[in-house]
Amino acid sequence: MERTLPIPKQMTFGEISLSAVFVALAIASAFIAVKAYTPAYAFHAALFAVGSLGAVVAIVLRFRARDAAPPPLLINGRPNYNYGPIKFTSIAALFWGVAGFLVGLYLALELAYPALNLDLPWTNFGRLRPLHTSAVIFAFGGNVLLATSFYIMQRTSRARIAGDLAPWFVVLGYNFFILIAGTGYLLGVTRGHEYAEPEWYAILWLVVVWVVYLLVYLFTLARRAEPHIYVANWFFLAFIVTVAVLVLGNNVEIPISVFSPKSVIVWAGVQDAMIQWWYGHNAVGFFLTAGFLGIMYYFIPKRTDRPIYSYRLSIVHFWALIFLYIWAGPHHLHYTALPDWAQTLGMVFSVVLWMPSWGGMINGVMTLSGAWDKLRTDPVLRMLVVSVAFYGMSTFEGPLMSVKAVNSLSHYTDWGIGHVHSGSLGWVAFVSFGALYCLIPWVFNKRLYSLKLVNWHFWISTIGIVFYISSMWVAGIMQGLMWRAYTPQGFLEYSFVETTEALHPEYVIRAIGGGLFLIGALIMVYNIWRTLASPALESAQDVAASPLPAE
Ligand code: HEM
Ligand code: HEM
Ligand SMILES: [Cu+2]
Repeated sequence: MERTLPIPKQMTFGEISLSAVFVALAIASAFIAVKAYTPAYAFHAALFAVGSLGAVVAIVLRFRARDAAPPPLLINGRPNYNYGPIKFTSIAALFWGVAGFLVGLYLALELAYPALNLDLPWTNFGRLRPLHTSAVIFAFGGNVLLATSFYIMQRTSRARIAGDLAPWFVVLGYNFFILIAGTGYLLGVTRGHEYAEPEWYAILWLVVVWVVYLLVYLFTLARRAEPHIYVANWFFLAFIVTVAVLVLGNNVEIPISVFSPKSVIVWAGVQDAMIQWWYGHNAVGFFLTAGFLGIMYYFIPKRTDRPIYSYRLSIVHFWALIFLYIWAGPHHLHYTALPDWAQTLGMVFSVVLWMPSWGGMINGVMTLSGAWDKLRTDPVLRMLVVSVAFYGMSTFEGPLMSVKAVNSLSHYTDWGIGHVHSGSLGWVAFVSFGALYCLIPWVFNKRLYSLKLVNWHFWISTIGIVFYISSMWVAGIMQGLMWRAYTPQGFLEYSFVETTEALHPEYVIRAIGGGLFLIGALIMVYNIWRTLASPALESAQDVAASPLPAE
C-alpha cells in the first residue's frame, strides 16, 4: 500500500524576507524613537516599532496555523477566491466611515457654535478638519476601494488574488498609514497641503504599500482565466497608477532630518500651489471618481442583472475622462498669481469634462433600462442609482463653478462646501453604501438582515444630504453677495463678522443634515451587525463571476 508523505512545513521565501524586513524596520524605528526631536515624532516612531514587531508575530503565528501546502488556486475546478482581506476592509470602511462622519458633524457644530472648539489644541477646528477629510476620503473611501477592487479583480478574472501575504500587507499597511496620518493631525504634525497633510515618513510608507497594491492587481490580472479585462478594472488601474503619480509629484520634499517629522518642499510660491491643485483636483478625479466608477460598473449591472447599457460608451468616456481631468486643476486657483492663460486652460478643460462625466452617469442609470421596477422593490439598487444621479449633479455643478465669472462669486464660500458634499455624500458615500450592502453578505456568505432598514437608511440619509447641500447653496451665495456688496459711496457694505453672523441659521441646518446622514449610517452598522450575527447560508451564493458580457 502506498503512503503519501506529508509535505514538510517550511516558511516561504516571502514569509522569511518580510519578517526580516520588519525586524530591521522595528530596530530602526526604535532607534529613531529614542533620538526623535519632538514627542509627536517619537510617538510615531514607537508606533512603527510596535507595528513592525506585531507584523513579525502575526507572520509567525500564521505560519504555525497554516497548512504545509499553499492554498489551492482552484477547488473542484472553480477559483478559490481569497475573501479575508475583503472582509477586513469592508468592516474597516464602516468603522472609519462612522468615525469620519462623526468628526464632520462635530466640525459642523463648531462652525455653528464656536465655543465647541473648547480652547484645546486637539479639538480645534484647524486640527479636526484634516482629520475629517482624511477619515472620510482616505480611510472610509480607501477601504471601500480596497475591498471592492480586491473583490472585482478576482471575480472578473476568475482567479484567486495574487500573493499570500501581499494582499494582507496592502490592507493592514494602508490602515496603519491612516493611523499615523490621523494621530499626526491631532498632535499637530502636518505639511499644510490640503488632502496631502501627512509628513514625509508616512508618505514613504504609503508609497511602499501602494506599489505592492499595484503589483497585486497586475499579477492577479495576469493569471486571469477570462480573456477579457472587464471595464471596472480599467477604472481601478487608472485610480491606482494616477494616485501613485500624484502622491509622488506633490511630495517632492527634503526631510530636515531623519529624526524630525518636518520636511521642506523643493518648490515655492505659485509653483507649489499649481502642483498642489494638480494633485488636489486629480485626487477628486481619480480617488473620488475613477475608483468609484469602477464600483458602479460592477455593482449596478450585478444588482440589476442586466448588461451595461453601452460597453462602448464606457471605454470612450474612460479615456476622455482621464485625459481631461489631468488639465483641470487650475480652476482651484482662479484670480491668483497663477498666469492667466493657465487659469483659462483649466476652465476650458473643466467645462469639457462635463461630457465624459455625464457619459458615465448615463451609462450607469440606463443600465436599468427594462428593470426600472426594481427601484421600487430594492432599496440597495435605489441607493446605487441615486448615487449616480448625485454624480451627475456634482459634475454639472463643477464645470459651472470652474467658469471664472461664476468662481468669482463661489470661491472661498460655502457653495464650494456644498459642491464637495453633494459629490462626497451623494456620490461617493452612497455608491459605497450600496456596494457594501451587496458585498458584505456575499463575502461572509450571509443573507442581509433587513431590506426595510436599508430603506430607512436611504431616506434618512437622503434627507440629510438635501439639508446639507441646500443650506450650503444659500449660505454660499449669500456670503459671496455680501462680500461684494458696496455702498453708494464705494465702501464695503458689510464687515466680515456680519457675513459670519448671517450664516448661523444655515450652519445649524447643515449640522442637522449631517446628523441625519450619520443616523442613516448607524442604521447601516446595526443592519450589518445583525447580518454578520446570523447563521451562514448553506450554499455559496452569487455564482456568476462577472456581470453579463459586453454588447
Ligand atoms: C455626516 C457627514 C458629514 C458632515 C456633517 C460633514 C461636515 C463637514 C464640515 C463642517 C466641513 C468643513 C467645512 C468648512 O471648512 O467650512 C467639511 C469639509 C469637508 N468634507 Fe465633510 N462632512 C460629512 C461627510 C463627508 C464625506 C462622506 C466626505 C467625503 C467622502 C466629506 C468630504 C469633505 C471634504 C473634502 C471637505 C473639505 C472641503 C473643502 O475644503 O472645500 N465629508 N465637512
Ligand atoms: C466635472 C467634474 C467636476 C468639476 C469640473 C469640478 C470643479 C470644481 C470647482 C470649480 C471647484 C471650486 C474650486 C474653488 O473655487 O476653490 C471644485 C471644488 C471641489 N470639488 Fe469639484 N468638480 C467636479 C466634480 C467633483 C466631484 C464628483 C467631487 C467629489 C466626489 C468633487 C469634489 C470637490 C472638492 C473636494 C472640492 C474642494 C476643493 C477644496 O478643498 O478647495 N468635485 N470642483
Ligand atoms: Cu477641481
